[in-house]
Amino acid sequence: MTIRTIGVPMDLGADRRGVDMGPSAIRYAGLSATLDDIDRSTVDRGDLTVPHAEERDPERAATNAKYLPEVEAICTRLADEVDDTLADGALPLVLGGDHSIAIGTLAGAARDAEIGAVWFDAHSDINTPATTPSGNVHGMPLAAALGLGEFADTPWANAPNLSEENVAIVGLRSVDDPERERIRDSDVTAYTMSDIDERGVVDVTEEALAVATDGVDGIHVSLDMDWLDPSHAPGVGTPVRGGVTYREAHSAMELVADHDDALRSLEVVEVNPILDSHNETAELATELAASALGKRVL
Ligand SMILES: NC(=[NH2+])NCCC[C@H](N)C(=O)O
Ligand SMILES: [Mn+2]
Ligand SMILES: [Mn+2]
Repeated sequence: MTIRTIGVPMDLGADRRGVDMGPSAIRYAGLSATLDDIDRSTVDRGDLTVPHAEERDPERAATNAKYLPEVEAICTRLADEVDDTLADGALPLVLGGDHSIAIGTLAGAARDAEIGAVWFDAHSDINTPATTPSGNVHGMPLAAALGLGEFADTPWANAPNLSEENVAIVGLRSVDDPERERIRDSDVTAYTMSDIDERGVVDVTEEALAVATDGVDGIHVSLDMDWLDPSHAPGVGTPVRGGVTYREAHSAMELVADHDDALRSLEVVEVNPILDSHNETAELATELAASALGKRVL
């Protein structure tokens, strides 16, 4: 199946500028050659146009959901792109940009199918404008997609055919208090780093994939590069110590590839080249995308 790359140079959902250069850094790291190597035909659709923060009214950055009108415009376009890509029989590979873009990817992937989602992340990204400590929308995409809290009133942000029962978050180690409560009150399945310590990444990821794929047409896999330990992925805006290792990340992505019949869309987000060292986080993002799409040693 053809892979269609969609770049979203978005940083309005995150506090730190620089994550808008993520798609470019990932391409520079050799994404298309790497995917060609594994016999996946790829088409690059280029980047969506994202306004610069400097062109916007600074007032928009002073709310409890910064630049939400811009996030809405971009995610609405991204949802259309993802939906068109799927309608053409291709697999969307979305390159971020900050994690707010998952609102668009999920909405597009869930437009014509029941979907599940596996969320590889240090954070649970399930805040709402009422609970966010930062106002950054990249901390809210799961709540938005699931229509939780204030997002119940913003249909553009919801993924119509995604239910909590089919959402699994893997690798948590930074959860805000209201997020903890929301996860407890929901049917979302969440695995912390302690679960990975105790059970191993293979067991946990297998279970997460089973949760996500149960009874649905396909799954979305969202890979936030801060899922990895900052020693392997220093180029992210919100690093948290104690993440998965290089090897663990590859094992998990190889398990995703084992479910290629279910994989409907893949997204790699939060690569921030200005915080990176010699593009190593973008290179790792490229490698991990390739593992998720079927690259093997032998
Ligand atoms: N996609 C991310 N990197 N999210 C980080 C979120 C951090 C924090 N929980 C917040 O809401 O601001
Ligand atoms: Mn994160
Ligand atoms: Mn995230």
